[in-house]
Amino acid sequence: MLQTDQELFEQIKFKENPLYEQIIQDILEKKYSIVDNFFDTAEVDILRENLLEKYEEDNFKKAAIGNKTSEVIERSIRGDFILWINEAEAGKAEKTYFNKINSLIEYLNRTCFMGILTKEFHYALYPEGTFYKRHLDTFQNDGRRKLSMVCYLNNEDWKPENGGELAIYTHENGKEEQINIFPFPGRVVIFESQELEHEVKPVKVPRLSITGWLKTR
Ligand SMILES: O=C(O)CCC(=O)C(=O)O
Ligand SMILES: [Fe+2]
Repeated sequence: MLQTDQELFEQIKFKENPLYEQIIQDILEKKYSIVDNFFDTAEVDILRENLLEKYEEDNFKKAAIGNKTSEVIERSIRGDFILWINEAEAGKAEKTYFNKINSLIEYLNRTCFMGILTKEFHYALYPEGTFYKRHLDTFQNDGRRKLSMVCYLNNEDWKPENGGELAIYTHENGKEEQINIFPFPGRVVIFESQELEHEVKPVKVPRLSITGWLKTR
């Protein structure tokens, strides 16, 4: 088959990435992957400052359930406040964030033909006492959501007694298993949006994150 110079160049440029390979292997094996230090402390600090600044400016909204045309705010289901991030208007910290996400998407599309064409991300803040009850992300009526991705922006001294675990429910030989994941700073959790039910356990101190979805067309 004839290849254009561009295609040949793309092939030469391509390098196997052990971290991304690990993510792919995890998702194939168990439908989720936990990556510590996906973002370093400096990146987390600046994203957290951004989040808090926007939160204090009152830009966040109570998160709703349902899709964009039929949203209901239901505090008994979820109590977080969110702010959607527009990539076109991303500041310096958010640009660094999207560069990393885009590089992962490119890798997934190239090596697994995942067909990720769009994405959506929002900041989230769970005030003390809030939670997000067990759900599937397709609850949002969006079948295009392929992978859910949560990145935690809490302080370095986030303690287990702060609560706020992400509980993921998996099935092993027909038996349900609950995996509890602490929202440690810089940690990223990626999971199959259509497959895994999950919940955010009640938090005892404000819990900060960026949550997003990688979507097919
Ligand atoms: O913050 C988390 O750990 C998960 C959030 C979540 O499930 C969602 O926003 O749909
Ligand atoms: Fe979710």
